Amino acid sequence: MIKIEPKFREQVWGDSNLNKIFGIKGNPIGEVWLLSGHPLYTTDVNGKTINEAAKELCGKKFKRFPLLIKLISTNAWLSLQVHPDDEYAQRVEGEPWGKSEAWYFLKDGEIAICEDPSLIPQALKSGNWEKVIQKVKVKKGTFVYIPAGVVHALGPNSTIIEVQQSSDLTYRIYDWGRPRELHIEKALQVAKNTKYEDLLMEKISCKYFNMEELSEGYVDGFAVDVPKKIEKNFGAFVIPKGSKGFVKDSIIVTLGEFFLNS
Ligand SMILES: O=P(O)(O)OC[C@H]1O[C@@H](O)[C@@H](O)[C@@H](O)[C@@H]1O
Repeated sequence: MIKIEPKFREQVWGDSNLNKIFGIKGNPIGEVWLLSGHPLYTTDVNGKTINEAAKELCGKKFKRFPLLIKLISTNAWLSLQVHPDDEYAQRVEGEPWGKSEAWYFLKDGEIAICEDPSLIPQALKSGNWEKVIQKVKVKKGTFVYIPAGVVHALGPNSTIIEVQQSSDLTYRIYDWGRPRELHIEKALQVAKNTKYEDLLMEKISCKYFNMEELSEGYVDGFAVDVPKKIEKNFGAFVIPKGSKGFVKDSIIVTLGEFFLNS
């Protein structure tokens, strides 16, 4: 197994506990980018970027490695937001992919989901979001799937492992009074109806990636191992193709058919 060197991103909603764990000074860290080929933060494996190393690690060459894996820890609500799908991201943003994502909760946390985005324009006028979003407590050990188009917010005191398509396209709808930029027009173009019960899962298997819990066992061939215990040397590990890795108390992430077939 090969360790990936993580990168750190400060966020207004970040959790200063992460600064203590990782020994990072300054504003609270919200996101630890564990594996990324995205130009914003690119992580290294064996002295090469994941983009350069992809062919030997997983047997496929990509201009940008398609999975982005983060550790996220919050002390406030993230924006109510939505991400575009592949078609919109390519046509409007000139990006290779949209952003479908999934979360694994390392401790009890909270999410907010908007099941019916047609109610959003009224809430933007009135400022009354109570009827528009559904706040849901999420138990430790739950997976939540957020496909492109689902209007969502991650809640305070949540610590999650996030797996997503490699994209940073987030359209903010409402930011709880913070002065950050909003992207209402694009958000309303991509938002879709959903039912929050359909998003809570025991593991994730979508066309972009697979994500499951493994308490102990061997993994054969290309996979990313993200340990569930956060400590000073926390990071993700790559199990290269053709090799076998022993894994303990981890989340295992693999590429989905969409990227294997492309
Ligand atoms: O717009 P803010 O609140 O900073 O949230 C942005 C963050 O949202 C989360 O739901 C995830 O999609 C993260 O990958 C993203 O960076």
